[in-house]
Amino acid sequence: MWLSRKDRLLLMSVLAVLLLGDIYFHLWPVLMRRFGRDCGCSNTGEDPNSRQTSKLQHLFSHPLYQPQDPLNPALQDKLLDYQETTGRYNRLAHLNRKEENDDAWNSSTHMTETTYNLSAPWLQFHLEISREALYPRSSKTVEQLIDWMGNVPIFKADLTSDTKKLNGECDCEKIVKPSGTHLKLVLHFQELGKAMFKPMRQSREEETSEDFFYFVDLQRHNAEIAAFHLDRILDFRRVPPVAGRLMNVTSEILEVTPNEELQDVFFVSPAHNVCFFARCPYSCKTEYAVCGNPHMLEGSLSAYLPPHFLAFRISVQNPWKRSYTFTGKEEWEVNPSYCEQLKQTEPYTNMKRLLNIMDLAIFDFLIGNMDRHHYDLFTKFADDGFLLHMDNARGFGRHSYDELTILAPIYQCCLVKEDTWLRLKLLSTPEYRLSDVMRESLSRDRLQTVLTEPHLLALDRRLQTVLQVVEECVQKHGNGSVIIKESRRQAVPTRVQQRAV
Ligand SMILES: Nc1ncnc2c1ncn2[C@@H]1O[C@H](COP(=O)(O)OP(=O)(O)OP(=O)(O)O)[C@@H](O)[C@H]1O
Ligand SMILES: [Mn+2]
Repeated sequence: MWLSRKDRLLLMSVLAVLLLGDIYFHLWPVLMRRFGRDCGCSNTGEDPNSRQTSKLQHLFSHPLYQPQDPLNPALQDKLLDYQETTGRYNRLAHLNRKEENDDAWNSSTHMTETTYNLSAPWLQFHLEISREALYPRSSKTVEQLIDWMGNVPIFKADLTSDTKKLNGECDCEKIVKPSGTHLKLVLHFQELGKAMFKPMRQSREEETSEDFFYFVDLQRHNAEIAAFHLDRILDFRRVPPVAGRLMNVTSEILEVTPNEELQDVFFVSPAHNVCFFARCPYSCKTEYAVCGNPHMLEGSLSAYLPPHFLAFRISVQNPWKRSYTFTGKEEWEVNPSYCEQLKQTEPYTNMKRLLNIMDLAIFDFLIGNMDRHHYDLFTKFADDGFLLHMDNARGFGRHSYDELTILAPIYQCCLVKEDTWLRLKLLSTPEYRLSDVMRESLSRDRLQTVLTEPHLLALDRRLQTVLQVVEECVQKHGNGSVIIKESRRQAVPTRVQQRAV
């Protein structure tokens, strides 16, 4: 049966409309998505769809997070000298290879050679550290380093130097204070890189008991991971990159440690799981051990900072540290003019240092960390540098409770950096909501659900409290003397001096 010319035309038109519809509704969105992803271009906020898909990219392309001027003197002032660093690492790799060859000769065991290459992510990370922060805003290294640590073969596992010191094996008096009461290990990768490993001790859903003192609280691997992401979102960039990883404790720790002391703390539980515990002055019994299932166990890997022989760090007591006793009180808890006195005491006469302490207090309040007894800094930069926000494993213990006294530096001194203040306000808006950008940032980690929803939502609630506390300060003292534009080597005026102006 032949169609009339008119029917043929009608049929063609219907087919053309169907084809166009298919292109428009199916093919076009696929192409848009494909090109949007492949071009690597950042969201500038023009495409509302991509804005919905990545709030984090949207945040990082906000003017407050714009790529910095590479000529900025703080960025140019690097922690390490390229020639000296690569020279020292070359010699170290050479020495390690020699040792490995000797071992292999003596024991005829198979050893992999220490390799060393200039593009290794851990080395790039070290070389990018500047007076401004641990990594530049636009750095690609951090993502690469996290990816690498989550995957790279583990060449050797060992106790950390502070744990060895406790056991009298290492003379590290000037380098680390005695600690090591927790299960933590140093993992060595083939390319000379190192990470500090903290195993999972507590399930994500478990909240720390109200009766626990902060100093006997467990360390949480997910808190280490989440704290790194939060620090980057706040644009502090003072936490060394941390990756989550599912580890095989048998093949990736027990079988690659030459340390007999570490081998000795491994055992197989009645449920046939491989477990290990920490040798330390207290809590070293097997009931405090961590166990694989039967071999696999989650943990956090924190990239090591450059060694002390390349960049010396000092550990400074936190002026708002807590008393590590059941009943003791520190001066900041009883003296209402504590901050005014501190402002006249070195090194807090320098505004930059004091403002850095304010940032640290905000960070600790958001994560709920009461265990900030010390902070570290690179001696090369001293007061012009930043404070390192290391050891965050006691954060994220309780989502249903906010410890207001962690904000004591803020409500006692009534100071905050202008940049920090602007970012906090931005993160409190629905468009850039802190819990949303955190959820997205954490979804990039290898481990799933690093933080449960109640912990993410607690961040939004705590952020509101920080804003409220600062606003109360502004009402009391005025905007100009609370929200401070940062500059180098600025003296801190006391409130009396301010009133005299
Ligand atoms: N990423 C890192 N790079 C270099 N050194 C690190 C790193 N992380 C931790 N350290 C060093 O190891 C020490 C102990 O680490 P951490 O504080 O995380 O463990 P801890 O068991 O909680 O110790 P403490 O009881 O002293 O708080 C730190 O004081 C720091 O000097
Ligand atoms: Mn600690």
